Order: sequence, then structure tokens, then C-alpha cells
Amino acid sequence: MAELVAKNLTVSAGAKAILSDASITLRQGELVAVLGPNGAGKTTLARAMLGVEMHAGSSELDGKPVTSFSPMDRARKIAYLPQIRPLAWPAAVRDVVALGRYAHGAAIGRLKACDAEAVNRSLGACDLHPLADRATDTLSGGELARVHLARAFVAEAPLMIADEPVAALDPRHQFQAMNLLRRYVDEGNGALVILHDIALAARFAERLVWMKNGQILADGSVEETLTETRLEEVYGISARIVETEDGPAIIVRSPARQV
Ligand SMILES: Nc1ncnc2c1ncn2[C@@H]1O[C@H](COP(=O)(O)OP(=O)(O)OP(=O)(O)O)[C@@H](O)[C@H]1O
Repeated sequence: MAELVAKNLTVSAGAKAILSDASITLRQGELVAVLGPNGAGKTTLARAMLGVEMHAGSSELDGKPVTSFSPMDRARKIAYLPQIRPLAWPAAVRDVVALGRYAHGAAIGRLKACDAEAVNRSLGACDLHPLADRATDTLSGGELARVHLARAFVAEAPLMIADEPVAALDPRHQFQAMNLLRRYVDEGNGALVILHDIALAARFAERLVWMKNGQILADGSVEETLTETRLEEVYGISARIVETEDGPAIIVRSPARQV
């Protein structure tokens, strides 16, 4: 059972703490959504959990410091979809997705049958077969976002951290991407997803982590943590939560105050 347990993570930029004393667990069987305003520290939290940057605290993967894993061993356990996704050179979509098999020892142009099958499955799941041979520098922003999602899924790691995976997607593809993450979790994996769409998070995630000013303010079920008071506290908005048969809808009335 893969588990990432982070305790008291602190990250500073100069004299300022941009993440303070954050503790969080990601385990298989859970879809966790991290919410919070711009600059709240969500990306910093994700990077600290992965051991990319942390100045105090600990992050353990299956009981061992995450930093003690080689990049390849870590990638086999946790797929990471960063918010900023540089591509060194324009390559065919299929080849970029295949990069996600790196942790399995795959090399571009020399994919084993199991790697090629995984790439095909991932291309299909993300609606990318029609674009498989296109160069990535000819894609729209949303199409490229789906390529990166496919690249994360193709790793078939038991845990995934995805930083704003649906930000550039149209509603149909947002829904499809969240469905894919849900299915990935229902198949026994664990995902932590940074989102700005609160209703989407509430509909698909079982746990919501609310951040502001580098701190985790709340971590719990949708029922426990999604309240109008919380929206006011975290985002500084006056909003109404309306229960619908498809999950809660958030109606923003006005910015209540400066956050
Ligand atoms: N190297 C750095 N030096 C100074 N400030 C930094 C540095 N890295 C991050 N920050 C600041 O830390 C804060 C948290 O950044 P982070 O990217 O984690 O926020 P976020 O919640 O992911 O935001 P967004 O929703 O806008 O992506 C921001 O105010 C950012 O400007």
C-alpha cells in the first residue's frame, strides 16, 4: 500500500515562510483536492511533499524519506504532473506520452510491447488518438494539457500529484479528466489534485484540503469542510452553496473583502 506522509513541512523564500508547518497524508483509495487562492502555497506544498524543496519537516514514502529514493524509483511510486510543464523540444504526442514510461525503463523509439500498450491506453483515455502523430508545438493549450495528463497516467504509479490538471480544459474535457482521476483512484490508486474549481473538487474528491497564506486551514470530507463560512475565510468571497443532485453548486455573490 503506497502512502506519502508529510509532517510539519515548512518552506521559506528569503525570510518569508511560504509554507508553514503543513502536515498531510496521501494514500491509495483517496482523491484529495487541494484548494486555496492564488499564492496560497498549493504548488509549494506539492513540491515539498515530493521532496523537491523543503526546509523543515519530513515527507516519507512508504516509511522512508522521499528524498532517499532515486528519481526513477520515486517516479515508479508517484506520478507528478507539475503546473508548469516545459517541453524541451517539439515531439510527437505519442512520444511525449511515452516519456511517462521512463520510470519503467522505456526509451523513445524502443518501447517494449507493454509500454506501447500503456501508451495506447493512455492516449485513448485522454481522447488523444486523433492527435497521436501531431507535433506538440502545433497543439492548443487544452490539447497539450491532455497530453501531459496522459503522460502522468501512463506511468501507472500507485500515487499521483497533479497541479491544476484541468485549468486549460473546456468543460467536457475537465469532466473527462476528473472522471479519469476518479477511475484511477477507484482502481486502488491515490491522487492529490490542485484545483481552482471548488464545485468540481467537491463532486469528485472525497477529501478537501483548504490552504491560505502558506497554511493548511482545514483537511476533511466535503461534508465537513465545504461551508459558506469557509469560502469567506479562504477566498474572501460571499457565496451560496446550493445542493444539487450532481453535487454542490457554488454561487458567488460578491467579493466580501480583500484577502
Ligand atoms: N522562490 C520564491 N521566492 C519568493 N517567493 C516565492 C518563491 N516561490 C514561491 N513564492 C511565493 O510563494 C507563494 C506560494 O506560491 P505557490 O506557487 O505555492 O502558490 P499556489 O497556491 O500554487 O498559487 P497559484 O494558485 O497561483 O498557482 C506565492 O506568493 C509565490 O509568489
